[in-house]
Amino acid sequence: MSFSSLPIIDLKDDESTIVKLMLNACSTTGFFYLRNHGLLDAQQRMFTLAKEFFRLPLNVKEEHLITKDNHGYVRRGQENLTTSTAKLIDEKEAFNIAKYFQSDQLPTIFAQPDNYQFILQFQQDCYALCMALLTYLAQSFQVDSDYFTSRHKWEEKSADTLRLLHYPAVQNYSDASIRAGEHSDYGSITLLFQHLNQSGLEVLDRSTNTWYPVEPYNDMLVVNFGDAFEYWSKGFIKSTVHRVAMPILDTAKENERFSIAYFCHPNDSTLLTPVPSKLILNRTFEKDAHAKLALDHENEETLTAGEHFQRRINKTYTY
Ligand SMILES: O=C(O)CCC(=O)C(=O)O
Ligand SMILES: [Fe+2]
Repeated sequence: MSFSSLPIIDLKDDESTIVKLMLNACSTTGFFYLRNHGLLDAQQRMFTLAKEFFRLPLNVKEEHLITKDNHGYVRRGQENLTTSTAKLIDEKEAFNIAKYFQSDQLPTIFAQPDNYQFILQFQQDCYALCMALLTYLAQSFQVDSDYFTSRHKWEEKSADTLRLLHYPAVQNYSDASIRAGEHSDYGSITLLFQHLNQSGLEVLDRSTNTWYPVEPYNDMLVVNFGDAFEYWSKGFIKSTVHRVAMPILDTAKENERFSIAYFCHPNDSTLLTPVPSKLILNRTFEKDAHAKLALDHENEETLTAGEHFQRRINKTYTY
């Protein structure tokens, strides 16, 4: 398992293989490719809808600006992800769809009945896929198979977000430009759908401080673990730092980028206390520089997933 060739997990493999590979992936790279996930057609339709939306004039997109509940349109410069001291502006725009969205909180093209139904279904399918992965992961950790899913109940509040992202085409940029600043995700797992031929995503090997590309493939999505798992596993699972770099400029090539992320989060009230797994029983959490920056807080009290999420977004958003 290495950052230069990320693990591939095939959902058509047998259970024991998946369980073994998950354990390996989560404790080494924190990122893996997922094959046979069942969302290929839906992913295409979601990209088509996202493109239609982002082509609209800014004033139309701004009709549903992001609100404190993390739902709505994020215009350029509103969310800057870098956790390092250099404050870079993310050259991107996004539309976040919160867990219990209503059609009147959506732009007209998303609110049309068939598109609305489709988005609801896509959100449900992403959630269901995350629950399947969390069930395998519980087996990898040798805890009750519903240990993680019982902390991700659909009917309980959480920060789950379906997010459409657009990185506009660029003709030139400076050293200080970035598409998405380096960060780790805040929740439990993230599904990332990359558009074919639109590179830029990179992962950081924290032990050597080296960045590696995560190329898009048409038949695989990308899965990564977030901060909740780094807490839950006392650092055994890596909430891997990633970013989206600026494209290599080539006048013959289009360089805009679209991506779609489903951020799965534990229910807001879930405590980020270690999993009762013998794999981590005797482990002490030795935080590296990123973990200190992202996970440490003023007092020793255990955070809930909801508190951690709020603390993280308070640092990256300007409303
Ligand atoms: O657009 C991408 O590929 C990654 C986006 C991302 O990492 C994020 O929004 O958390
Ligand atoms: Fe991310």
